[in-house]
Amino acid sequence: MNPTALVTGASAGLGAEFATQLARRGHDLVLVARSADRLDAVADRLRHEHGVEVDVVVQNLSAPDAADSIAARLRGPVHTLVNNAGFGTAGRFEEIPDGHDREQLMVNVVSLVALTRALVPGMLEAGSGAVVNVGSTAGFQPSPYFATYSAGKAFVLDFSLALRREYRDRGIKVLALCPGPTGTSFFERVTPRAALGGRLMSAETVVRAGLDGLDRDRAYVAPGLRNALNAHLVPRRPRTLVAAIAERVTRSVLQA
Ligand SMILES: NC(=O)C1=CN([C@@H]2O[C@H](COP(=O)(O)OP(=O)(O)OC[C@H]3O[C@@H](n4cnc5c(N)ncnc54)[C@H](OP(=O)(O)O)[C@@H]3O)[C@@H](O)[C@H]2O)C=CC1
Ligand SMILES: CC(=O)[C@H](N)C(=O)O
Repeated sequence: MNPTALVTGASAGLGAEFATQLARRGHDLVLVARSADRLDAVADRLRHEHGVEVDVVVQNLSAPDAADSIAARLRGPVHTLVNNAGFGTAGRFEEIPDGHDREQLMVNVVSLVALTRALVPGMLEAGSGAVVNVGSTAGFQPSPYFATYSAGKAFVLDFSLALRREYRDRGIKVLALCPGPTGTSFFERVTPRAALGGRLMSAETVVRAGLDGLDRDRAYVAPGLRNALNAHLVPRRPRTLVAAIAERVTRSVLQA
């Protein structure tokens, strides 16, 4: 029997790429997102190209009971959980509609925790498992004009590092994947619309770096030399200075 991987946000971008690379490694899949048609297209392609079993679970992860609802629809144990679904909210804090920030935090943070809580007991019972949480380089420092998004990603990083220590001797690997700007539909979906300059990495490269990191049992991976350097250096600088520099970098969001 193949191990099963559950990937959230598998209808597009990094999630669809995670599903593809995990199928190539021989995982059966459970694909989660809201867009049934896109999930079905990914599922059909992976069944055809890799001969793996793929279940589709259509679920809005901003719903308070999302994790329980997903767990109730699983047909078997999950070996690898990829908490990838997410989106950004950008702009001056008081101008972002309250509901947008709440929805974002429900998807990026609350559902990630709840789904991990729902699936870890099965991994402990099986004696092995893996959790990949998709954070962001935005989580290494406060990011003005992405205030709740970056704070949520800081949570994802710290949560992952803490769980890694709890489970390292109990058969479960935990990795935080912290990409920099990547070529997906992310920047088209940021609400209100925003854009950051700079080169974009490919989803394929980012996911490969993440799965390599998981193989090596790394605590976190920031793919690309510049992102890795930032991840290493930022915590060594005064936090207020880091916030001031980040404000200059992200100010362009207000003009977007
Ligand atoms: N692209 C980038 O530059 C970076 C992205 N990231 C992170 O990577 C992760 C994936 O984003 P990325 O692939 O780039 O973006 P995309 O916009 O391409 O994909 C986002 C995925 O999340 C799903 N999603 C969004 N909202 C919900 C929701 N309410 N319920 C269920 N699923 C949802 C979408 O599916 P659907 O709409 O069908 O529900 C889609 O599958 C996110 O956590 C993001 O923060 C981190 C750093 C950089
Ligand atoms: C959107 C992201 O999370 C990315 N790391 C960025 O800062 O642009």
